[in-house]
Amino acid sequence: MDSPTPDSARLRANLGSILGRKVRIVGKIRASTDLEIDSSNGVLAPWISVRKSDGESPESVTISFGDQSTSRKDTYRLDYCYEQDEGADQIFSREVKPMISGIFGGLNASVIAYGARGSGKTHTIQGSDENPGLAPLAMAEILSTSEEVGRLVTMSCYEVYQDHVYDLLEPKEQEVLIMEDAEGRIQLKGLSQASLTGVRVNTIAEFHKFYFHGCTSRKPAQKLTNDVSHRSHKGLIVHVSHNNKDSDTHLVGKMNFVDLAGYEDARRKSNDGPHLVETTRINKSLYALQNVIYALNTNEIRVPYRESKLTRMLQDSLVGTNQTLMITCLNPYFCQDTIHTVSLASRSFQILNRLCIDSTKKIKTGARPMAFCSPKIGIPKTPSTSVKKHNSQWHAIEKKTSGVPSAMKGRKLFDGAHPIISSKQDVFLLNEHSNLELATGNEFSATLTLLEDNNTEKENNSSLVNEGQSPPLSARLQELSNSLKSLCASTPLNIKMQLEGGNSRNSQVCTDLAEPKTPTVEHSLRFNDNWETATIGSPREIFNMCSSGLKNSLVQEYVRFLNSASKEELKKLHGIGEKRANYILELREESPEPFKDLNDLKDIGLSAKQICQLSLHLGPIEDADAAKLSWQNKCTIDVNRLTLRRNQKAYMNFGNSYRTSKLGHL
Ligand SMILES: Nc1ncnc2c1ncn2[C@@H]1O[C@H](COP(=O)(O)OP(=O)(O)OP(=O)(O)O)[C@@H](O)[C@H]1O
Repeated sequence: MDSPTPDSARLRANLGSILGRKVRIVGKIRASTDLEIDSSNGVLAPWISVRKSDGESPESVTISFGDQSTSRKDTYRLDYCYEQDEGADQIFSREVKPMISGIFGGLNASVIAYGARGSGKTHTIQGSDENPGLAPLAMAEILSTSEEVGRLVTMSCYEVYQDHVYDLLEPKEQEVLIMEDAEGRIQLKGLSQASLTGVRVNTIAEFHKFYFHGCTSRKPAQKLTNDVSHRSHKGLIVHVSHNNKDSDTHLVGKMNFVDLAGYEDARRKSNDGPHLVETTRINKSLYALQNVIYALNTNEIRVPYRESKLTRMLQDSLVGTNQTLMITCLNPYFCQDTIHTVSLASRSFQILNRLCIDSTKKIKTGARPMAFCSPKIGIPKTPSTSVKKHNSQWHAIEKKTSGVPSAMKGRKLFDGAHPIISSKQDVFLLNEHSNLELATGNEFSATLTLLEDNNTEKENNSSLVNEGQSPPLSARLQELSNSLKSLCASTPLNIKMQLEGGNSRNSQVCTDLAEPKTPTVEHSLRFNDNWETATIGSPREIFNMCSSGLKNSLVQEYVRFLNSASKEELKKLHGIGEKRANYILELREESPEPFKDLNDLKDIGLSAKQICQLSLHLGPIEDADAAKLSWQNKCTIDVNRLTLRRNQKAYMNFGNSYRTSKLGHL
């Protein structure tokens, strides 16, 4: 994989916020440990493959896992993925360093390490003496910049254990209280140095002393519970502030580093008793964080910060234009939990792509823009009811999807919400259709077009899963199809179902759609005896359709007039004098209907130009008005307008009664 330059990384880092996605999501494959290398006997089969995404999002990468239990190969998309041989220094220079200037410019930043247990989160954030992690590297940079510009740097360390926050620098039994001031800033009462007067960090050595001591010492919560296992989220806050402590605007910016507790499937047998409670609470807070990231990336109006203490603490760093980087750490060898964490991370990444794809597809297909699902349905809510339930929900998604897991939820067939589509491959082009044509006599026809998947890259399509209560789309489509058929059979109006023949793909309602696209109902109107079917779309299309319908009607009226009018009536027409009128009568003697269309007028000596002018007179209404139609043509237009209105009215009446009587129960 090509290494991007720092500049391009900065560009990429800003790309999300420019296009609406606030949290950048990258992966990091942990390097193999000595133990793993030794136990592998030199055979280390790569389990994760990373390839650059193409198409609409060339900056992103696609991750796939060599699933050992099945031949299935799921793919997940992230902004980028750092491989095993890429260390914290590379992540720092490409991702974190560009964020630091923002802190001195008044922004907050957050770097969050997320992943399964043992996936290298602590190593990435904290590192070791030989290989410093992102936090020490950032601190060195912050210290050197603050020296140049004269800023004060302070730090705080905390842990979140079972949704309780404890200070790590000055361990005490009291919890840290999370409060919000009038300006929306989060105040952490009881957290040492959080209120800008804290531990002054002058040197990186001092930082190491505080940080490593804070992160490795016996935790207050651990002392309280006497719990040996003790898995918790650990956070570091680096505050950059003005030297002038009297100033109200003392704080300039802050940077958060969060080493999340590892995700672990709570259903694992080893999880019993207190471990199950611990795992459950950890997973609950991880889901809460994912909900927040998802909501941020989807620009949801309500971001569920209050679902966990951690998200509440980070609230003022995640909002607005603040910068957030989520590093999804990946176990380099088979680990089901890693797949799960990547699938969750990837879901929040997909949002931007959905947005972009949807807007382009809108142009191509005329489909309505997608409305994004609420994360409360797309992403599991806080697993307050049961983590097991959430897990099974998610595993179910993994089983059902053949590609990128997507935000999915059950929808009513005709509701306003649109499905979320997880990637370009998952976008359904909506041009194949099955037509159910209903005709009532010769009054009108209504075409219900059900759109089906026309994806050219079908192997990558996700089967979007209906997680809600409503039945799957295929069932609803089938139901609709059956209802229309029964309507067809039972209607007293002699409505007949007409399935378009010829193309077998068109001849049936597609019931195996992977994911719903709200079916579009296309209406067809017919005008006068020479039925012409046109599709109604935008107001402009409706107008054009009406105009073209009128034009054809006028042409037909004109030729019918030529075929039947008396000599005197013919002579009143523009361009027809005594000679032409006689000639028309002669032609009519030879054939009762000598004129079928405008081209036949050549037979009576009208030049192409004259016919063209005539057709202009018979053109769309504005053309006709502009050309000051002759009295006869105006009369004809009036007649046709009346016909059009009558047809439209009949159509509306039918539509209303049809909807009320037959579609209501759908
Ligand atoms: N880049 C690396 N190079 C070598 N060893 C690594 C690297 N990253 C992680 N390790 C080793 O992998 C093991 C797990 O790493 P780490 O503790 O960082 O994982 P974690 O995700 O924080 O685990 P947990 O979820 O239990 O907190 C450790 O022994 C660590 O030393």
